[in-house]
Order: sequence, then C-alpha cells, then structure tokens
Amino acid sequence: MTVRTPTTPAAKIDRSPVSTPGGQKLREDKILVTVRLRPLNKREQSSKDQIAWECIDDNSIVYKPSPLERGTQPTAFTFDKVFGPDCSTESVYEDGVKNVALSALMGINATIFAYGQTSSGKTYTMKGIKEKAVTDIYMHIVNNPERNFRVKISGLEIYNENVRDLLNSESGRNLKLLDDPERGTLVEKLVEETANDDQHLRHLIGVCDAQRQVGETALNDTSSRSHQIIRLTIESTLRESSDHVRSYVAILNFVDLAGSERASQTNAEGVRLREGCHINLSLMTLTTVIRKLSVGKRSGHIPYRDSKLTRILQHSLGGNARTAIICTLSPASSHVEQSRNTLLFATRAKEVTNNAQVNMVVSDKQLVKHLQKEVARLEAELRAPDSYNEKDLKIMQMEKEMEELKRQRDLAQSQVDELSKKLNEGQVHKHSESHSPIARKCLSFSATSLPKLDGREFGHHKGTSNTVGMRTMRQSSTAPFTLMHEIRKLEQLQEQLGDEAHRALEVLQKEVACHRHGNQDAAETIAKLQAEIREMRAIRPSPKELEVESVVTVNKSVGANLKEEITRLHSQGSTIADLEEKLENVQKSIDKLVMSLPTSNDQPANDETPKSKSVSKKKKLLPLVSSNSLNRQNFIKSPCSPLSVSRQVLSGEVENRAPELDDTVSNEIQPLSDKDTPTKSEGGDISSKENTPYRRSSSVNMRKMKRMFQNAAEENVRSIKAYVTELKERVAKLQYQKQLLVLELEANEAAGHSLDDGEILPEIQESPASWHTTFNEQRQQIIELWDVCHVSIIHRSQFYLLFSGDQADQIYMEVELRRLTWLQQHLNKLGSASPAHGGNEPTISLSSSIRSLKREREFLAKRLTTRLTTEERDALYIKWDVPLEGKQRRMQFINKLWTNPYDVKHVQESAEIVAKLVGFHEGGNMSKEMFELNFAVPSDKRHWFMDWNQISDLLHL
Ligand SMILES: Nc1ncnc2c1ncn2[C@@H]1O[C@H](COP(=O)(O)OP(=O)(O)OP(=O)(O)O)[C@@H](O)[C@H]1O
Repeated sequence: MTVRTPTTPAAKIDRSPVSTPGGQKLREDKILVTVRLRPLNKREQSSKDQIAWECIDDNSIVYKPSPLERGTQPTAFTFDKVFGPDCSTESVYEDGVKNVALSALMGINATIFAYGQTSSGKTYTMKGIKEKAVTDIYMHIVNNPERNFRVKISGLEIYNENVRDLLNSESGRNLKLLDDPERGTLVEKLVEETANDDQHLRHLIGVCDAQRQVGETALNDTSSRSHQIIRLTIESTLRESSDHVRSYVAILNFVDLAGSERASQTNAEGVRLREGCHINLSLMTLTTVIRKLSVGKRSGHIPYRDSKLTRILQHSLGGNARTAIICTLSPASSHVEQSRNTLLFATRAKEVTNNAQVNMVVSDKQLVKHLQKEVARLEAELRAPDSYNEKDLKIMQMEKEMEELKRQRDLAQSQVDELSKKLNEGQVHKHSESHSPIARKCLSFSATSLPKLDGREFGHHKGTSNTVGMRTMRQSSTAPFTLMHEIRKLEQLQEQLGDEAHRALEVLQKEVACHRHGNQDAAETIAKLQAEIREMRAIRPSPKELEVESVVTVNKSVGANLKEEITRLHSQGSTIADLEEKLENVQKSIDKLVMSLPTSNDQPANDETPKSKSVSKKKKLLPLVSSNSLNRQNFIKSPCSPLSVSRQVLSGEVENRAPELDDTVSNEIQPLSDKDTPTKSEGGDISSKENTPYRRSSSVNMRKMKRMFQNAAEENVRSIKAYVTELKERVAKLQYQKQLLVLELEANEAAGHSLDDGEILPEIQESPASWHTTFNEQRQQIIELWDVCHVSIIHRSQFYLLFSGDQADQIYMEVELRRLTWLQQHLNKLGSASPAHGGNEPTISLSSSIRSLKREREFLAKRLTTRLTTEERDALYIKWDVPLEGKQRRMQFINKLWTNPYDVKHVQESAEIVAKLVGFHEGGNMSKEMFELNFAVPSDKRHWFMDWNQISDLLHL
C-alpha cells in the first residue's frame, strides 16, 4: 500500500480557502515553539551537576552562569510557551500543542515535533502527547455524530537513513521514497491500518513504539536511535442524509526525533557511533532547512532533499501544515552548550511561516451523486418550460430590447428608403459621391502606426515574458536602476496605448457620424464616447514623466531617491486604474453601438427572395467592406497584438468575407477587391471604364447598396471593438508588469538599495567569502532546476563553464535562477495537462522540454563520431560504464551526461564533454553576454555554432 505524505491528492483537493466546520480558514502562521525543561535526572544528580537554566515566566528561559563564570551575563530566550521541571506533560499538551494537533479534525494538516539533545526528554514528552491527543480525537468524534470519521495510522522510523515500516517489521529494512509531482514524497509500501476505536489506535501506536530502534548510551539507557514518525490520517464526511458532498482529510504527524549527541558524551563507538553520525547529519539538514526558512521562503534553495527526514516532512516545514515544536532541555550545566544549540534552533524555528489550508475532498461517489441530482434538476426544468426562472426572464427582457432595436432599425430604414427614392429621382451621382466614403472608410491606424514594439514589452518575447514572470518568485536583487528603466519603458507603452485608443475612437466617431441621422441612439453613444475620449486623454501621465531615452535620462528624471520613485508609482496606480476603467466604459459603449446597428440578418422577410435568404447567412459580411480587410490584416500582423483569440475571430471573418456573386446583384454590382476600391469618379458613370469594379447598370438596387453601407459601418465598428478589447488587455498586462516592477523596487528599497547604488550591478558589494557561498548555493540550485526542468544540456554546459564564481557573474546567476524558478513553477502548474495547441504562442510543457532534450542528445551522439577519435570515445565509454560492443553505445553514453545534479564531479565532467562535442570548450567563442538580463539577441557578439534563436528554442526562452 502506498501512503501519501502530508498532502492528499491534489486533483481531489479543493484548495480554496473555505470554512471548515470549525470555522477555520486558510492560514499563514508561524511554527509554534515551546520549550520543556526537565528535572535533573539521577545520573546528573549523582555527578553533582548544577542547574544552569531557569524558567523565569511562562515564556522565558534564562541561562544562569555558575559563580565560576564571573562576568558572564545571564542570557534569556523567549518562546510561545516555556515549561519548567515541575510542569506535567498534560500542561505541555493543553497549553502548548493541543490546538495544533486538533486542527487535523478540521481538515488541516498538523505536525508535532520533539527536538532536543539525547536524554532531554523527547520520547517521554511525545508519549504523553500522543496519549492525550488520541483521547481528544475520539472525544471530538463522539461529540460530532453528524460526521463520519475514519482514522488511519502508519508508522515509520528513519534509522541510519533507511526508512523502516513500524507496523510491518517483515517488510524489509529500507522503504523507497518516491516523488510524485502531484502528491509530493511517497513512502512506498508503507502499511496503513484503520483504527477501529481509541483502544485500537493506542494499541497500534504501542506497536510502533515497541518496534523502534532503541540502544543504550552513556547518557540514556533507552536512547532512541532513529527518528520516528507516527502518522494519523483523519477523514471526515457529513453523514449520508446531508446534502453536502465535501469531506475533509488531514494528516497528523507525531515526530519523535533522535537526539543530537556528542560521541564524547555518549561514549559511542561502533554501531552507536555510526547511528550518532546519521542522527547528527539528518538533524543538521533539519537545522539548515529551518535556518533557511526562518529568513524567508524566498531566501533561495531549501535543501529538503538532503535528508529523508526533511524530505518526508517537507510540508510540515514551511508548507501546508500547522506545526508545533517542543524543544526539550536538560537543565544540567554539563549540557549547556547542547542546550544552547537547541534554543538557537528553537529561536529560528519561531520565524518559520507555514501555509496551512483546509484539505477538502470530493469523493467520486459523492460527486456522481451530486451530479446526478443536478442533472435531475435540470431535466425537470426542461420539462416545465412554463415555469419562469431567471434565464427565462432574461430572455424576455432581451426580446423586448430586440423589439426596440428593430423599431430603431425600421426608422433608419425608412430614412434610407427616402434617400433611395431621391436617388431614383436622378440624384444617383451626388449620393454615390457622398456615401461611397462610408463604404471605403477604413481605420486610420496601421501596423506602422502601432507602438514600435518588438513584442517584448507585452510578454511576447519569450525571454522577457519569463523574466517578468520570474519577478514574482524571489526577492529581488536586480538593480533598482534596471527596474526603473523597465518601468519607464512600460510607461511609454502605456502612453502609446492611450494614443492608440484615442485614434481608434476618433475613427469610430467619424464612422458613426456618417449615419447619425439614421440612428439617434448611436448619436448619443458617440457623444458619450467623445466625452470618454477626452477624459482618457486627460488622465495620461505628463510626457515629462515618460521619457525613456536612455538610462541616463532615467536617472535624471527619477532622481536619486528610490522612496520618492515608489511613492510616485503608487500615486500613479489610480491613474492607470482610471485608464482601465475608461477603456472598460468605451468597450461597453461600443457594445451598445454594435447592438444598435442593424445587421444584415435583420432584414425584413419581404426583403428577400427565398434564394437570397438562403445565402444571406453566408454573406453576413458584404463586399463593400473590403476596405476593412486592410485594417484587419494590420491586426493580424500586428506584432503587439497579444490576442490570439481576436486574431482567430478576425481571420474567421476574412474567410466569411470571400467575395461572392449574389444573384440579386450580379446584374448591377460586382464585388470589389481590396485593390479595386472605387474612386470618387467611379461613383458616377462607373460603367464607362473597362475593368471597373461595377458593371453598367440602369437600375441600381438601392436596398442592396444600403445593406452594404450598413455592413461596412458595422464591420468597421466591430474592428474597433476588437481593437479596443485588445488595448484593454494590453493596458492590463502593462499594469501587471508595472506592479511587479514596483514590488521589486520595494524589495530593493527594503534591502537598502537606492537608485544611486551604481551602474549595472549595484549589489555586488558582498564580501568575496559570502559571495563565494552564495555562488555555490545558487549554482547548486540552478543545476537541480536544470535537471527538473529538463533544460538543454548544451545550455547547462555552457552556462556552467562560463560562470565559475566571478563576482561579476552575480547578475547572470540571479537571472538564470529566476528564469528556472519561473520555468519550474510553470511546468508544475501545467502538471500532466497536455498543452493547448492551436495558438500562435510557443507552448512550454514538460513533454516538449523532454522531447527537445532528446533531440539534443541525439544530435550530440552524432557529434561523438565527428568530434572525438575512436580512442577518445572508447576511453569515455569505459569510464562511464558503457559496453564497448553495444550498438547503441553512443546514445547510451550521451544519455548518461547531466543525469546527477548532486554529484559535482559528474556535473563538471558532463559539461566538459558537451563543450568538447559542441566546440566551445576552449572558451574563446563563448560570451557571457549571451545570457544578458533581457535575453535579447546580442547584436554583435560572436556565438558558437548555434545562433541565439536556436538556443532560445532549446531553452524555451
Ligand atoms: N520531564 C521529565 N520528568 C521526569 N523525567 C523525565 C522527563 N523527561 C525525561 N525524563 C526521563 O529522562 C530519561 C530520558 O528521557 P527520554 O528517553 O525521553 O529522552 P530522549 O530525549 O528521548 O533521549 P534520546 O534522544 O536519547 O532518545 C527517561 O528516563 C525519562 O523518563
């Protein structure tokens, strides 16, 4: 049987912050840390050990220096709760950990740890805690008869880094840990038993305790030699009669750690010494994890994977669980140093924040039941169409509105009819002149008038979209100065968008003005739009603020004070929000306008012959709107159009618009092509020329003409509508990017940077020693992320060899780390979901990354023969354990490269081999600038054999 680690299957958990029966919600809280000081034990008493620690109140413990330690000041430590030697385990439970433990009954994962030096009282304390918790759990179950509870138990110990099943001693010594992308770390084949009642549960806990490895040391006759994790899984569901379909599931871990120990004090040797080494090693990883978490989760890589203990308990350390740690202490002066270490650990643990959530489960059975009920309800609704529901009322309302629109349309129609009558009376020429511009009208903005963007600013450039996404991942250390520059660029784009919106609306204004006389409602809408345009333009930031000429300009215009800049950006927030709101209003107005325009489908029945009726659907967009195709192409080509949806819609319309001959017009009018838009002179005696778009006609079908005019207008308005939608999204996107940048600036400010901080790498002020540590940490993190994200091994090799710890590499390391963090989160988010196809955007998915990597390995395998001699190859095969005779030996060998991110030698050798195969091992043709911050194509840098686009493709930038 396989048991989950603290989370339940993600697919089944509703992670939204909903109330549990106990009223608890999504919470972010710190680990609860308590300290328990035991009395001096017999051994300590007999050796005349002194008491070195005193609990001075409920929260503080103080070190009392002995009279011999003159000059040493008492040191105080403060915690959530401190329990002195006289306190019972019951108080430790009641006042310390009870609330955390019982969260599991409300669907919130919980973990209770005991941490401390050997013989300090961990097992003693945890025994009592488990006992009390079991009593309370079953009391809660009895007191809540409306819910069905199920309590399951499993137990394991980690002994010498081996995982053992405490409920199945037969199962072998070492259970495997499996990584499940959805469920986290799993312990393979761990037995899980369902407890029938509290007695049964106590019995099973007893079995786990009895199975645990215990040994005698100089400090403790019954010293626990392993870390023990007893895990209760508590599920609860409302009973059958209830309509609710939700259940809760949570895990409650009782963790009794092995104690830290000094071989000199425990007199350990042989087996005990080996055990002690393992214990200390895994406790050290736990300490590192806690230390890193205590300075914030964004502080870099958390080495959960460095020990089985931290791997299994990952969710309890800064994750989805409430956690309480009881630190146990010996009061003896002979253990002062160990006790002080325990208290330092406890102090750090206080700073760790967890994000516990209510784990809700919808079981398949419950879901099916719920869906069946829903289907039945809908069927009943369908069977009784007379019963008005909300939808029916809405339909009625819409019908009324349609009536009104039809009325308006009829009015417009009668006016057009009047016009046509006049035309028939001999004013054809004049009216053709005055109306053809309507048909020919096209939006004035073109691809060239669009902001000069290469797509990067809108997240189209693959690299840049990554960097923007990455900004959210980690605390920024990017130069405030660089951020400022980016903000300036965004602001300029915003300005350009404002202009674009303005231009679009001007066109709209002219467009509607052409048939204002026929549509009072449209005229009103236009008046409103005009007012909105004016307002929109009024709220734009002053051009002075938007200069982005150069970095120097940025510095000048911004001034030296980062704080002022942040305030300025914040004050602009409302301006941007206003802009968004205005665009929203414009969108609504345009929607209304589109509604009010008569559509070609709305023609009265007597307007159409059966034949024309049959084709009317197909001919929704008529030939005279050809002028719009120009504009539409601009949309489609527009590099800054982020709306694949609008592109699809528009290209769909292009298809619909394929010129068709209509029987009813074939004798009078032929469709115009884009090129053949009639000129003014063609409007009159249009038939007199050869190749003119119109054929000679003695009787122009004015109704047809009128319809075409209407369609042309409608199409233009539709284009504007799509365009405004696009503008809105672009503004929103910019706003989002800007917010991220402001956050970064704030983070920089919090970190004490100012805009004066220097040129490109303002924070390279770390001492060489600390930079070296940071570099090593970051590099390891990068290597691990490369591995999990299946990044190109050519890229890995190049990056690895290029950046070897020089302080100037800091910015590149930072960017790479952000990019990969983003990539990892992106891939996690995608999970196993297959990527959506069909859009123009390149889709990064785990499978596409793996495929690319496979292709790359195949490519490198081929190069083995061209780049290496037979002797060199054979030497490598031998070294890398590849059979010399194997048919697939080249591929086998290549497949071994870059497979172990934790082995430094392996990484180094892999990088060197790839470098040799690709031809950049000499370093002369590698350039760090290829990894520039913005991932832009370096203009004049020499590359190795691949160009940047190829690399980008490989890296999914
Ligand atoms: N608060 C206490 N009051 C009285 N006796 C205690 C207390 N805490 C611990 N003891 C006694 O101290 C001895 C050592 O305790 P325990 O085995 O729980 O230590 P430990 O921290 O689990 O040690 P190890 O890490 O070696 O397993 C036991 O005999 C236990 O009964």
